Amino acid sequence: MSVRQPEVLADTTGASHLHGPTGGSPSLFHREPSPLLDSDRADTEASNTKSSGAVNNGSVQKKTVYSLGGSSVPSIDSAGGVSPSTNNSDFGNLSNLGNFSNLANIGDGLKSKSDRNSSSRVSNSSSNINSNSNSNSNTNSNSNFNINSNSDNGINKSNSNDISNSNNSSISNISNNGSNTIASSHSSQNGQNGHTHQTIGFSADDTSIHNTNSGNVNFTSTINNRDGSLGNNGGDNAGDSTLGNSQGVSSLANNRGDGGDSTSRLYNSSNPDLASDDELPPDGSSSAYSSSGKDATALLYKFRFIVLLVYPIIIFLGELVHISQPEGTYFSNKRNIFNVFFVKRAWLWTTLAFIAIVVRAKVATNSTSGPGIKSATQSGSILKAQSYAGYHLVLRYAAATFWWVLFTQWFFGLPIMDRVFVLTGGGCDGLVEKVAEAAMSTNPAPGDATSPLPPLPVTSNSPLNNLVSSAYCRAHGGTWVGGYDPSGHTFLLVHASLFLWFELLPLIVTGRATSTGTGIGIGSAIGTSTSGSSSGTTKPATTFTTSLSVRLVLGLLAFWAWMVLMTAVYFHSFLEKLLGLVCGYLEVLLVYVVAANHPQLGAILGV
Ligand SMILES: CCCCCCCCCCCCCCCC(=O)SCCNC(=O)CCNC(=O)[C@H](O)C(C)(C)COP(=O)(O)O
Ligand SMILES: Nc1ncnc2c1ncn2[C@@H]1O[C@H](COP(=O)(O)O)[C@@H](OP(=O)(O)O)[C@H]1O
Repeated sequence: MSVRQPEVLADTTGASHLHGPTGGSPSLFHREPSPLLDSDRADTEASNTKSSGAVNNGSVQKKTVYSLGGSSVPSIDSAGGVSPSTNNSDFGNLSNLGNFSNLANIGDGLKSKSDRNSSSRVSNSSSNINSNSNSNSNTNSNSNFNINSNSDNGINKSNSNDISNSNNSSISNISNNGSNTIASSHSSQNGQNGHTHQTIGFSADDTSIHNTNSGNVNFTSTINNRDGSLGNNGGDNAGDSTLGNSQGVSSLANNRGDGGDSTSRLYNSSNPDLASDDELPPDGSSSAYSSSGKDATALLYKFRFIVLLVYPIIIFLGELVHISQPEGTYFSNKRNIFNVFFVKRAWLWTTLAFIAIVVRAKVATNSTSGPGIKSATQSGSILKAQSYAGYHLVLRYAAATFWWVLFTQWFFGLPIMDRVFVLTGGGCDGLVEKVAEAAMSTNPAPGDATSPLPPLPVTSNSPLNNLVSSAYCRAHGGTWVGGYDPSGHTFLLVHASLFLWFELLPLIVTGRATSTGTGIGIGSAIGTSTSGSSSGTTKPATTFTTSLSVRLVLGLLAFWAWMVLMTAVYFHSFLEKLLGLVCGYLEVLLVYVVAANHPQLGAILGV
């Protein structure tokens, strides 16, 4: 375990010490201690000297202890620090006003030595550390460990531990493998804002964090472990709480005081239990997420990876056919019904498909997991979830729609795809002549509202030729020629498909794409499904019970993929399709990958 900051261990009386098995511990979570502490120096080699004890009451500035012979070291008091020390037996009480460093205790079941990447090391089987100073970086290996700290800490440790932290200090970057309780209280003083960010990752067993905040404290707490609870009790605070558990019983309680705006998210494999008291004003949000754990996460990432690979493959395969100049088919006709009725209205169909996904998510949520239970994903030991809360969905839809509009419809005038075309020398050919023809045939007065086109100067050199959009040009008989014309079809179909996939996949891997909510659509691929069951039991998924709405969305996705292929086979140059493809990836990657890995953006978008 490594603790950043405190190097000196102090009990509540102010004396620094480590508690050995016989030492009384003021630790909140006392466990049998046998200590080790450190400092940054390694100026002495371990020797075979036996030592039955060492006392340094301050006259000696530094005490070096060697004990390899099996005798115990009952106690050490040092004012100046205890440095490179090896003890084959137990340490008793180590009190130190200076720094400990590289204390390796081979007694009491200790196995760990000191060759780690940390400026400070504590290795033993059971320890208490009381610390009230800064600049500590400790590593602790082995079992029971208590830390009481009044300052910032970075803690890495193994096995069972209790940590309590108080006085405006923060505990951060804690990774741990055992059963743990972390109690942390924060208060702001003199009107100053406190800020705490806690990220705690555990790979095993029960872990709890309880934060008690008063005053203006902004806290962000995250726990990732297997079983555990996170409780934040706020004063006038704002903060986000995220609890991610891959299995077992978990609960998250978030209680806000006045003015807070908190988001609480609980990700859990089973038995999620979320309590949130949002008193004033009700602008925070709380939700619990249930996933089928690592399997679901791995599956989700696998699916995402495959989906991201599919469209470039389609474009490349289509291009192979394209360069062989295939015979025309129904699909090579621009007027084919699929193109005219579906692709040309693709965002409408995509919107409908998205609504179907939303409805599916809501139905699954209400029928399987109770209010607030959504879907979850997991990333390695770090759990993540995609929120299906209303405003998250609206924001993600708005972002996708916005990008579609900018690229194909309007970007402060011509859309991006047309600007690329014009900037690379393209323009609308024949439009002016068409206008002239229209003018000659109907002889409308200039500005006549009945004119099919706005009045245009009848000159083939008109700069207008470069200023109309591709849509306007084609719709009025012109030809979009020259330049580099990014494929709008490729862009739109790929963008829409990725958006739908990234909204749908979390539902699929967590079993919420199924009509009953009790089986996972592709359940056989992962073997089990929790489906948000409140019982927490896992159920084997044996049937493909994907709901009708989800099947319709999958059907639309298959159709979109086919139309991408047709575009690749019959239309555009390779580079034009490539640009459409790349732009089709941008928004989805930004939202579901980049923002998802950014705490604030991720919280806003629910990814
Ligand atoms: C609980 C919260 C739920 C949140 C759900 C949000 C739902 C919001 C509903 C809002 C309803 C708005 C519906 C809007 C639907 C539309 O978009 S209608 C417009 C449809 N138009 C298109 O799809 C046009 C697509 N075509 C093009 O973009 C281009 O033609 C092209 C395909 C790029 C090709 O261009 P060319 O010029 O032909 O090359
Ligand atoms: N899969 C497909 N099926 C039919 N037409 C397609 C198509 N992909 C592209 N097109 C047509 O090719 C032209 C260029 O498309 P885009 O730039 O959007 O990729 C458009 O012509 P029109 O605008 O004359 O309809 C479009 O309809």
